[in-house]
Amino acid sequence: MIVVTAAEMQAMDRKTIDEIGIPGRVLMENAGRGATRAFLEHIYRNGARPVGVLAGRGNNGGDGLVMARYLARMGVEVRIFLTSTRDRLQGDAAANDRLLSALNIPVTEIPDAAAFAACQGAMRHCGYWIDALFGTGLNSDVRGYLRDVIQFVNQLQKPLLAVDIPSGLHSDTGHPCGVCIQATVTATFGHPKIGHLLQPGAGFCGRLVLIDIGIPPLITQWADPRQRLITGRAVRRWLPRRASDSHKGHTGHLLVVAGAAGKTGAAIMSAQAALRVGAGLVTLAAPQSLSPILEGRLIEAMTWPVPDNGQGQWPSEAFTAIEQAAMEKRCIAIGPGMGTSTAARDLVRRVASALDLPLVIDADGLNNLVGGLAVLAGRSAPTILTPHPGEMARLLDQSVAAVQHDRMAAVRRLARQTRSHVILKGARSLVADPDGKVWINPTGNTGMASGGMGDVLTGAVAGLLAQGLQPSQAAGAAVFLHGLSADLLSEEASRGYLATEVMDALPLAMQRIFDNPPAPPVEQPLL
Ligand SMILES: NC(=O)C1=CN([C@@H]2O[C@H](COP(=O)(O)OP(=O)(O)OC[C@H]3O[C@@H](n4cnc5c(N)ncnc54)[C@H](O)[C@@H]3O)[C@@H](O)[C@H]2O)[C@H](O)CC1
Ligand SMILES: [K+]
Repeated sequence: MIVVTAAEMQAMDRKTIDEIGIPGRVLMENAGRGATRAFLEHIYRNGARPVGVLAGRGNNGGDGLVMARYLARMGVEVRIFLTSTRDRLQGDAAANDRLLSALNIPVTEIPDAAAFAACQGAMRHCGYWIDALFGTGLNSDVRGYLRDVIQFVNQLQKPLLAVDIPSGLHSDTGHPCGVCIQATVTATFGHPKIGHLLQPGAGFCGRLVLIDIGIPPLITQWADPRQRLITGRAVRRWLPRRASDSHKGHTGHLLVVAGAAGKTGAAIMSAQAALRVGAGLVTLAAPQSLSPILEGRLIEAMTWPVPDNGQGQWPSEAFTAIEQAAMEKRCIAIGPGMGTSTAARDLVRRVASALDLPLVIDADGLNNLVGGLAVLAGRSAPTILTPHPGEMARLLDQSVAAVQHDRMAAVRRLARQTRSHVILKGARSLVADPDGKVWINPTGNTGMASGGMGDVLTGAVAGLLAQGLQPSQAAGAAVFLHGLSADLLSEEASRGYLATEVMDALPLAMQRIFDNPPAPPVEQPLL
């Protein structure tokens, strides 16, 4: 599913109006009518109280004026509160205001704090709200009395439909610009925006409904938006089909290079998760003195002991052993639980620069690349990096807060800088390809914030890569399955489930995808 930035949406708007010839007035009428339908279906219950319409001075406000006209025509009592004087309205919004005048539908101007204060009684009397204050035109933090207006409407705690996007929410990052409307339902136009799908934006939107306002598909193709939402149907297309005569030799042999004393669990989970998503064979290479532990826990996966100093740490000359272990393998995963010793760091960098196999690098593998990302730029085989925000911050030499404030920018930057595919983990994980296209993952929940989840994801990514999926599909399908597996578990208990349980539920998540893929968090009513 296509996801857009505010600029991409506005460009499509302009092109539709200027080159296709669908007037902006028609787009606004379609937007207002579609949003009215969503309001009547999901918000409005009865005429006991009037409907408040909070309208700004731009086209978002114009959409709200169209809605007010439709509702009034149906006999619904509306109270329009315009945060501007009517004479300052322009274009399509002004045209719709003139229609309201012609129809004797009153508009209350609240262009300043005093006028707003004088209306608070009338605003309190409204039983439902339509938020048409700001849409994709919001371009800075909300300040002054408009901030108070948003907080006032929020504290009324009435059912509210946000027009296009909750006012105050940044369309491209999903963060509030100082303050943000809390919506029960959001009716958005054309395509979902990034801010609807990233956190905390998704939380401010409530139920997200997509309204078709008539933007032609050829305009969307022309705009070539750089974001997608990963959907269950897409993952179903990406997942490998099993030929009736397939055998483990067909489905790829993965080499996992992982583990060190005290962190054998990470190695075990990565290896087993790969098998859980269908990899044919998995070999785990780890320091030899860990073998009794690993072989005690691993049955289906094979081990490749690397002679060490008896302390369970990577030896300095481990590369030769790994080079041998990598023969006849389809791909390599390196990093989980391997530690950040000099030997481990050197090994990660040698593997990245010298082994021309698809490579998944996670956890300590990433930490061992801090300050040494240049080794990746020269690789010809695909590379998938799977940082959480802390690892991303170290790799980009940024603060975690900076990474989290604009996750799209961070994941794109690392992907472009290293010519790699990058998964930035966290609520609504992101997958970027080297050209800057980004997929947003909608699955997963807060119960995943516990040890080992990343190791399971690494195994899932590598296990799908070993089966021949393209890197972006292996990464996208793995994050979707990983989150879906956790969502299936959270139906029983919202927290306290273990990474190994998520790992063991991966086949169920795959089966769910094949049988009945979960619907995306964006409802698409017909016209
Ligand atoms: N294809 C579509 O998506 C269509 C969208 N429509 C609607 O148009 C808005 C975007 O309208 P726009 O006029 O560009 O801006 P807004 O109405 O979102 O903003 C109003 C106004 O506010 C000013 N402003 C911006 N930031 C601030 C701030 N921090 N404080 C105060 N004022 C601010 C800015 O100057 C804007 O002019 C889109 O969301 C849809 O709802 C069309 O109606 C139909 C097609
Ligand atoms: K809005």
